[in-house]
Amino acid sequence: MTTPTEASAPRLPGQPFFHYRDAQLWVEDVSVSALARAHGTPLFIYSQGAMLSALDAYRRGLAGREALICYAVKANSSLAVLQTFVQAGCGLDIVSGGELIRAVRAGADPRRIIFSGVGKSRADMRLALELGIGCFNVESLPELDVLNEVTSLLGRRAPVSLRVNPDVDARTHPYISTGLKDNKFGIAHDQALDAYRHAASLPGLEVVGIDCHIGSQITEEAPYLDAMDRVLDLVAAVEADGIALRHIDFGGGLGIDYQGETPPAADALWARLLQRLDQRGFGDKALLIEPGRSLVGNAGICVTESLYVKHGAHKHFLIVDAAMNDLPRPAMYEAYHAIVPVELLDRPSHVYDVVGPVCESGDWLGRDRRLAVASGDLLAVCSTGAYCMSMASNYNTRGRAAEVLVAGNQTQVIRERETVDDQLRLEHGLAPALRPRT
Ligand SMILES: Cc1ncc(COP(=O)(O)O)c(C=O)c1O
Ligand SMILES: N[C@@H](CCCC[NH3+])C(=O)O
Repeated sequence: MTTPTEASAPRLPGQPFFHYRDAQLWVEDVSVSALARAHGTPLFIYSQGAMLSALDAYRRGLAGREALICYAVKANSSLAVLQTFVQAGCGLDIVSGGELIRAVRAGADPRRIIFSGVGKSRADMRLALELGIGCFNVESLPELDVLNEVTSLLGRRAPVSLRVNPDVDARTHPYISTGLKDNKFGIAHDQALDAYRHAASLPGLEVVGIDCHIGSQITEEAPYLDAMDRVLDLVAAVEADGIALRHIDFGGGLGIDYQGETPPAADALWARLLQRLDQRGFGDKALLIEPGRSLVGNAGICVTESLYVKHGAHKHFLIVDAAMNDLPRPAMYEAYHAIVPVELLDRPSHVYDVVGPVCESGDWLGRDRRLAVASGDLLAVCSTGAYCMSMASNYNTRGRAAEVLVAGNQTQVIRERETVDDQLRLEHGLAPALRPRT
């Protein structure tokens, strides 16, 4: 059997951290098949180098400014991933009490954590206040009142920023667009000034900033510039009303290359946005941003073994051991992830629907993919560092995958494979009184 060379290698997002060497896929200086043999599949493998390189692009773009990059925990919440960003100097953006506890366990300074989200509970607010959180991004008038109540019970003041909804089309998938007036997020642009007046009148709140986040997987510069203009209009109006704003938070949302998309690089985007900020006279404001996907999305792959090659009457199916519970994005958003062989082998190629073992027709990972594979071969599902493991479930009582982090030639298991016992740990069998009589 001949072995094709890199010349015939498929397109691979995440280069140069993921690359072919001698017709084998490598993550930094570690062979993917060696990791899969050691830890089994499905297996998420992350490149720490890719994460830090993505972070550097933001740092270059924001150099010389008072700016805090708050990594959006929801994109990939693994402790070791959070620690990577925290130890590199980032703050964190969280949306729940659970994420707050994770963030603190990862060693984040609570003052560098911002709390976003439309539905913060009183308990989550209390915990965040007790820990001394940096800022609450408040998303509605009733939330302002509840936060004020919670602060008065604790005898503290809460630093708040209002998340405004600028009604800008991020031109992304409708499920991940958040800045349109029909979306549940943020305070409508034309209600924002009144909301600021109300916030400033509440004794338990200290107004410190303004926030917006218009959506995710944004691949153009224009929606950011539009949102910035709309937010700066509000900053001017709020400050003219006598309410000072120390910072502007521009959210996250920058897209990545899944299928040949060409989003602006973070440094180029920020050079443009800062230019606009300066032109409009707000260059002295402190900045916060909340990137998630663009820091981790192309820093991860999910390695899966092909179980069966099934030649159906009308279609070829490749049944693999990863599924929608591990990789929910195709089922949820019809999202595309490149799927590539871990070893470039000379096999007959077919056009396959790549599907998982879960009992749902929606359990597909890729459609109409030409692949040269046989059962037992390993495949890598690319661009799976963001919104995959953090959205994984136990559907069909499937344990969540293991995760490995690679840095150069060093590797570490950062999450063990979940067992059935792990899943059953919180369940209780039927008590005698509830057992049906036969
Ligand atoms: C409030 C908020 N901040 C930040 C993010 C991170 O977005 P992304 O991963 O697209 O950068 C999200 C998710 O879209 C979000 O809802
Ligand atoms: N889960 C979405 C992104 C949601 C962003 C959260 N506001 C995705 O996988 O693309």
